[in-house]
Amino acid sequence: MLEIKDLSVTYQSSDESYIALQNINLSLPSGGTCAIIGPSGCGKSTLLKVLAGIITDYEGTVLFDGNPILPSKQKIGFIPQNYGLLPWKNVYENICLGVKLKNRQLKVNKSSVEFMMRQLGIDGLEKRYPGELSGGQQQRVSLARSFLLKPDLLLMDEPFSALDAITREEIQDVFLEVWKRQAVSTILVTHYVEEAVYLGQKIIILSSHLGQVSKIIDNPLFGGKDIRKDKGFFELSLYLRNFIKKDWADVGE
Ligand SMILES: Nc1ncnc2c1ncn2[C@@H]1O[C@H](COP(=O)(O)OP(=O)(O)OP(=O)(O)O)[C@@H](O)[C@H]1O
Repeated sequence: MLEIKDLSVTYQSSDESYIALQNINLSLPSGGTCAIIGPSGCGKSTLLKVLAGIITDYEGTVLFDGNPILPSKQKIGFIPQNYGLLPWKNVYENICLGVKLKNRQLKVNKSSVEFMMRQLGIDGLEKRYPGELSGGQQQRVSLARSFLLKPDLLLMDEPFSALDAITREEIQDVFLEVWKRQAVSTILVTHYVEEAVYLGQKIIILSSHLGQVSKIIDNPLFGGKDIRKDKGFFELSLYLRNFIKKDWADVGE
């Protein structure tokens, strides 16, 4: 269980301070997914950086299974917007990188890598370099690297936003298939309402006002079969879009 209590982050510069997150309270059961939607600059990346252990100077508590969140204690997978692949390493080496960074002594099991590559549909590409892959293929490599690590917590910062609509839907399906097998606690930031409804067991809408939570929804459609074709999918997406339009426009009134 991930528990965030009264989390506030203030950035300090020489002559001013800026509150990026204020009194955020969230809880996510282990093995769940949570999609976060928020306007630009509302603090989404700041929240992921706290969870990844990159920002440690914050107020409040962040506990994972009752312990303070620390990259040295938990395995945290992080997929940044640009996939985070090293251009000078081939696909196979990039996939092994997460495990290697966590434990330099550990020998990566070749058959596990091959299994993961098959699951993600990138078998046969092991010798290629990131520059020789499509965006969708790079995203699959990045997912393979994170899932191979078997993380306690997977963080994804707008992971599919650079992909065209069809590829994005394909990769969302691939993600869900692998996720179902591992049931990794996952938090993803997205700008797409439909992506949040498709991938988020919980959907969190952040306000543009001082990095606060505007709404938390337990998504009744999550995990259903073919939910994109469901009337409820369309209705929930429309409801969220209308809520966001009003909520984000209300700031400053
Ligand atoms: N190092 C920093 N020093 C000062 N202010 C910062 C720093 N990093 C971020 N901020 C400010 O904190 C706020 C939240 O930033 P953050 O990157 O978390 O937003 P975001 O919701 O991820 O935005 P986007 O959707 O545009 O990526 C922004 O107003 C940003 O300008």
